[in-house]
Amino acid sequence: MVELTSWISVAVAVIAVLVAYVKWKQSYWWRRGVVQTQPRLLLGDLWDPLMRRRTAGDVIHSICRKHPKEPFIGIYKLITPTLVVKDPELISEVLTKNFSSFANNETLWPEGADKVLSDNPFGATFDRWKELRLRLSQAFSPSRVKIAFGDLATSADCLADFIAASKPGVTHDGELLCKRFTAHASARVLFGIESRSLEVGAEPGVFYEMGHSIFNGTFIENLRFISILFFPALLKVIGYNIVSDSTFDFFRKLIRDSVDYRHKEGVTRDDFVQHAAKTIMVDGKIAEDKLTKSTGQAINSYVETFETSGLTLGSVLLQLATNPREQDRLRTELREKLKRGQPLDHDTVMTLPFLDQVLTETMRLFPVADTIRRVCTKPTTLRSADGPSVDLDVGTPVYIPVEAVQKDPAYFSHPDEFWPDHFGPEEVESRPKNAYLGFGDGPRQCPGMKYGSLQVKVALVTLIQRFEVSPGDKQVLPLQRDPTAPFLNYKGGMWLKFRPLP
Ligand code: HEM
Repeated sequence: MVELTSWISVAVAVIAVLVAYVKWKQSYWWRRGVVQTQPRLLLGDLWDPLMRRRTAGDVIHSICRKHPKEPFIGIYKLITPTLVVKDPELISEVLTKNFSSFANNETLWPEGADKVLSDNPFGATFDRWKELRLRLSQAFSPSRVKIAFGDLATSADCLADFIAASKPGVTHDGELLCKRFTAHASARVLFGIESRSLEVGAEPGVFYEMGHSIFNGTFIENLRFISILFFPALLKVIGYNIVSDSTFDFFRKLIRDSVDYRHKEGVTRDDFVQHAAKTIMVDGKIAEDKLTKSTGQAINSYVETFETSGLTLGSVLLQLATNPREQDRLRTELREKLKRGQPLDHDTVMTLPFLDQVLTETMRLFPVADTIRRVCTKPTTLRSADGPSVDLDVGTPVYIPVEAVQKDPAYFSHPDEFWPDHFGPEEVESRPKNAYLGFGDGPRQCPGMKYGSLQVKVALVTLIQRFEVSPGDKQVLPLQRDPTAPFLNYKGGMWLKFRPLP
């Protein structure tokens, strides 16, 4: 009996010490004079996003609303102190002006950790990032994007024909439909291949399946991906291979066959395969190690053009479906500015003002990345103009609360509504530049911004001229973000109906 009592006393003492330690860790910001949350013991502030009950953007938005006047707020990922920076001037400091002190994203895929993600600039540390970023920026340079226009316009026509051939009044799964389009467009633009993704009456096809499987795995795979985003250290413990061997082998064979064919037939075309051919052909033969590297890069490009652009297109269509007045305004702009029967061209599509407002407003209300997660890479001080300052140590995660800033009534007249006039000239001039971060900002700003926007805009111009779009019967309204999706998606999915216009 005495022994049991002493064991209980020891256990109580150990628990008391652990609780005291956790409390001390979770008072880090308070001890530095920074306004902080009241985190849950041990679980901190981001437990719900990790459990996929709420999105990180939503949780951080609630925290920011409680502290409207603070330029930054201390929060805790479990017990790790993390700084949320919400003052646009300081956001500019983190993303652009003092980039060298915040050069890395929080989630790093060290070289070799994953045969695909390790070659994506997103997860690379500074030196490798520079090299990978340059390569990707060249592949998606403004001139390459212009060349891609013809392929994108053809794919958009195929999408419209695919919808026109469906049963009248049928409800489409918007995510599937838009990703069928981006699979079709990416196969043409990146590999010069005519895929079957938009073939009427056929399954979405292998290109779609390959792209979709990457970020839409089983519950456990998605949980693993989200866990690593929040707790990158887990990568070392649980490992991660974003694509299965069969997906990797599919793309590897595709590149091998295409390069082989072009080499033998003397075919040239300014696309990814041509670019790959230059690096993997050594003395007239394919070098296997270089082919593996090229395959990783090809998959990265494919994923980015397929996933993010597909979801963004679905998201804009859903906003237009639920806001018929704005849909009519867009159609009026298209009728006024585009000459009937004349083929589209790159410059016209990219300079339609209301189309741009509609895309930007959708990405304000439902950003693909609701939080940008950098990490402090050099000891530095963040100083707000007439408020507090904070010294940051290397390794401290620094979060930019994209959703909270983009829904701040101080910068947007109708923060929770779809209101494209937020991006009309008057409102744009009256707010700081960094109050909108749909593609991020600074040296790590999205390198596919031009390509992604063009891809979405070409499809919108084509569809809105030919169809009236409305929400499908299954659509969950009001629209809410789905916390279980690795990127952007809506609770219950995206459901769309199209009525052909005369
Ligand atoms: C409409 C479609 C797209 C959206 C909404 C989008 C959005 C974003 C956002 C918000 C970021 C974070 C930027 C930051 O941290 O400051 C990002 C980064 C990135 N995006 Fe995109 N993106 C899109 C399309 C693309 C495409 C087509 C590519 C292909 C080139 C691409 C490649 C990347 C890469 C590699 C990064 C990481 C950049 C770095 O860390 O240096 N994205 N994107």
